[in-house]
Amino acid sequence: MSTRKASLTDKQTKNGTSKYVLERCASINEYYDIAFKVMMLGDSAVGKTCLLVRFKDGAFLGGNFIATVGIDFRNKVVDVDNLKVKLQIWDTAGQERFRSVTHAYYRDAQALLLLYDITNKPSFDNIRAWLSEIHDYAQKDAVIMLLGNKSDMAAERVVKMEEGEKLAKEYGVPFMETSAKTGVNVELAFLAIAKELKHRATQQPNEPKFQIHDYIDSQKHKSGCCGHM
Ligand SMILES: Nc1nc2c(ncn2[C@@H]2O[C@H](COP(=O)(O)OP(=O)(O)OP(=O)(O)O)[C@@H](O)[C@H]2O)c(=O)[nH]1
Repeated sequence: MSTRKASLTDKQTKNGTSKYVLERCASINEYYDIAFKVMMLGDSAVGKTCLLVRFKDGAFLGGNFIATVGIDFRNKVVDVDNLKVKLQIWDTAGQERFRSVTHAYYRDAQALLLLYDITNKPSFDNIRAWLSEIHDYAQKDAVIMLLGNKSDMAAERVVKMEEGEKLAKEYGVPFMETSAKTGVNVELAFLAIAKELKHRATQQPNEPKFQIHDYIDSQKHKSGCCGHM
């Protein structure tokens, strides 16, 4: 793990408002202007590790399922409006026995990606319990996104897309269906999170607020893809 601190420093302007100062950081293999922590949550086997590997390496981890033990992380730097945004993404174990370990990390996360598996009803039914854990342990203003993963498995689907949409609407969080196998919406999910976090951190008072729901909608329509929200 890099021991360097994020390159974002918070200074007070003359009129007392908070102003973020960006300093370019460099190391041998990564450049970034600003860094955020993102956490992946959801039941065991919903595809958290696979989604992260798809985003980071563009590959699908098929074959035997190996459950995550405790917590692991990977970094990826993405470009957002000419800034290099580093996402440090924490991949947590979904198994119940690791919960006390992972709870300790919630408060550091600026964003949480909450996954269920569209072919596994209990993983969807548990989303409310996960949201309650997020409420108990995470920062109050953390960005939350709900993802219905394994959208490639149409024949085995047991959770309708409308059910995911309805639940997300109830909690006021963005939603889309993803597939770590085909890559559908994976980049979009992480990029939307990166944009939201970057805008929150650097937003000037006169700038219009970034609307994550609108962004996701516009990108889906651009790609001509089929109702992922
Ligand atoms: N068809 C399909 N299979 C997937 C997808 N994502 C994950 N899988 C499979 O689902 C299984 C579980 O994936 P993981 O990514 O290891 O699940 P996890 O949520 O990280 O599980 P824990 O580490 O126990 O929390 C593996 O066999 C994957 O190959 C997907 O989008 N489509």
